[in-house]
Amino acid sequence: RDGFAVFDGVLSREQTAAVRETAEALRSGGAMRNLGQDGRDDEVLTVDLGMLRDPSYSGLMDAARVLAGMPGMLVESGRRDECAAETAAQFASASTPRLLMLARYPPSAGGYVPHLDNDAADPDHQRGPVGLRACDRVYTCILYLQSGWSEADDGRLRLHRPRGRAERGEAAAAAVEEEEEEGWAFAGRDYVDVEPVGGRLVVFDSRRMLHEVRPSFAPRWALTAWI
Ligand SMILES: O=C(O)CCC(=O)C(=O)O
Ligand SMILES: [Fe+2]
Repeated sequence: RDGFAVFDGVLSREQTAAVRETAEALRSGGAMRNLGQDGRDDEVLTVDLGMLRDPSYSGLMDAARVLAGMPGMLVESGRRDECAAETAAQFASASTPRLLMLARYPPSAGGYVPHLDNDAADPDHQRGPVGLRACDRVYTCILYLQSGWSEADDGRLRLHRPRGRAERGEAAAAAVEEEEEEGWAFAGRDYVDVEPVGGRLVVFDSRRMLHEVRPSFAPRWALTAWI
């Protein structure tokens, strides 16, 4: 309903540390690059699921398994939980990822300006192979790989309230009112900050959820799938 969900302890501390060690080794081997895109400071590595057989990538397996299992998890949830038919249909439209993105934000206040991951206004929206284009993204799934997190590290993921009352129109106004009364995530606020704690998985609507990475003062690792 809010356009996002947070799941904690998806990987244990030990699993998270092991995945991050593999990620650090890949970086030390020179595998990560800054893309030179304005507004983002991360270094990234695109990981094809087939590459996980390679011993230098196989340590990412636990994290990759969680992300690859997300479409099935959403379909299951659409079936089991009480959600609107429209939501269940959107859950079912998510596809199995073929690629994952490993990202590291530098501790020198590295961040990413507010953006949508599937933005119809982006000139590159429909570029690339079918299934891997920005316009194919339904949900963004991000698994954080830090060993814990502290206030001073910051690097929070800031999720902006999807659409205001005005844009949602009269028909949705009642729903917004109910939302505000029940104290859901965005009630009365314009954004929610999610701390990038290791082992935490965040899932959000790639088309609706404007988001940003606040400046990070510790190395900030994540593995992302667009499904
Ligand atoms: O790592 C995050 O919390 C978000 C990164 C992001 O927005 C992106 O890579 O598109
Ligand atoms: Fe993003």
